[in-house]
Amino acid sequence: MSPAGLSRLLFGADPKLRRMLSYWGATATLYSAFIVMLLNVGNRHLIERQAVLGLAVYGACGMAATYLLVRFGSRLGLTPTVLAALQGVFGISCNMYAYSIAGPLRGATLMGLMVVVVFCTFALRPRQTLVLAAAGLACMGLTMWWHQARDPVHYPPAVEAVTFAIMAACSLTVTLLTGEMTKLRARLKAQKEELMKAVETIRTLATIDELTALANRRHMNEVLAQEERRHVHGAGAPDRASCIALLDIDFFKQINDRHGHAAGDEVLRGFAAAARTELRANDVLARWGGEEFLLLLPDTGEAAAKSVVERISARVGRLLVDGVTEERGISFSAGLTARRGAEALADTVNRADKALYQAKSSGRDRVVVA
Ligand SMILES: Nc1nc2c(ncn2[C@@H]2O[C@H](COP(=O)(O)OP(=O)(O)OP(=O)(O)O)[C@@H](O)[C@H]2O)c(=O)[nH]1
Repeated sequence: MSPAGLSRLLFGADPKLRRMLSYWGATATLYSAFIVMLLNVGNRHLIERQAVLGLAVYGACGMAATYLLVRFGSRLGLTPTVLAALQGVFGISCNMYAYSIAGPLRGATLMGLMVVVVFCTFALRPRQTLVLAAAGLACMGLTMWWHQARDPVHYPPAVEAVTFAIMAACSLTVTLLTGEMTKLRARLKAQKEELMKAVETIRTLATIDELTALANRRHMNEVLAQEERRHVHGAGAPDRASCIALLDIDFFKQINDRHGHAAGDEVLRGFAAAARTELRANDVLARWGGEEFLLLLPDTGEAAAKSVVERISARVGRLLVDGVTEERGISFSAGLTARRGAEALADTVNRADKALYQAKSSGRDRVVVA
């Protein structure tokens, strides 16, 4: 099996699961280091080696069980909160075990409680972390109380009481601070989401013409540049050039003057909607300026392109716009041309512009092919 396959088998493919298992890995490493240190001390007869081995077995079984729970928890319907709580409870029990066998070193084992709390903040809400920390304190308090009642010589009650008070103060402070951190993380996440939405809106506004919802001139220039690159890399159909048409609504000033600017806007919207219905998915129509539109028809021969523009013309001729009663109807003139060889598309656009000028000067409502 490849290393990637093994990693997928052990840690799954879901990034959330992989993150949870990486936290599990960090705690497992910490437990192992801690047990190795205790074994080392055990070798020097400061604490019972047999008891440390018992803790090692308990820790290893618990870590294996928590790994399986996290790895396959979603199939068992266990939420991240339940998994974190289970790991927290296991961590507390390890702490109680370690405190009970660590003899003169037992004070050092109390640090483990803070680590349990800090790890759980990644999955628990501040209040849940507080409950877990309180449960941890209660369990440790009971363990200390039981030892001082059973063996007051080795566990002097005053020492145990002071140790507990210091641990309670530290644990509470850590819990409150991690709670603040959790709130901060939640706020950052919300801000990030808002920012993503704003970026999406800006991206839309930068590419779309607000009035007609067509591509705007800026975006069309990018599309033209892409089209040039596509042909340079040989992705375009070699036997069919792309065509460019410039479409300009006729007597638009008159429509504005007679029926008002709002009605003129309505005509622009109607024109855009009508034209769009006649286009294929990869044709691009953009508002080039005012009442002028640029149409790019990739991999389309001149004859096919002309029939597309004529179909648009027929549809626009049937347009009914509220408040606009033009006897001659709504029409446009168009200049159409095919790209010649590898010429710059700016040159193709210029030729289409000249053809449009001819269409206007020869009576309007027609397509001139250059
Ligand atoms: N309502 C509206 N009018 C606009 C908009 N942009 C440009 N115009 C108007 O469009 C008109 C264009 O007028 P002209 O360039 O003389 O063109 P025309 O009247 O269509 O004449 P021909 O093109 O020669 O047929 C101007 O009056 C502009 O103010 C817009 O977004 N909304």
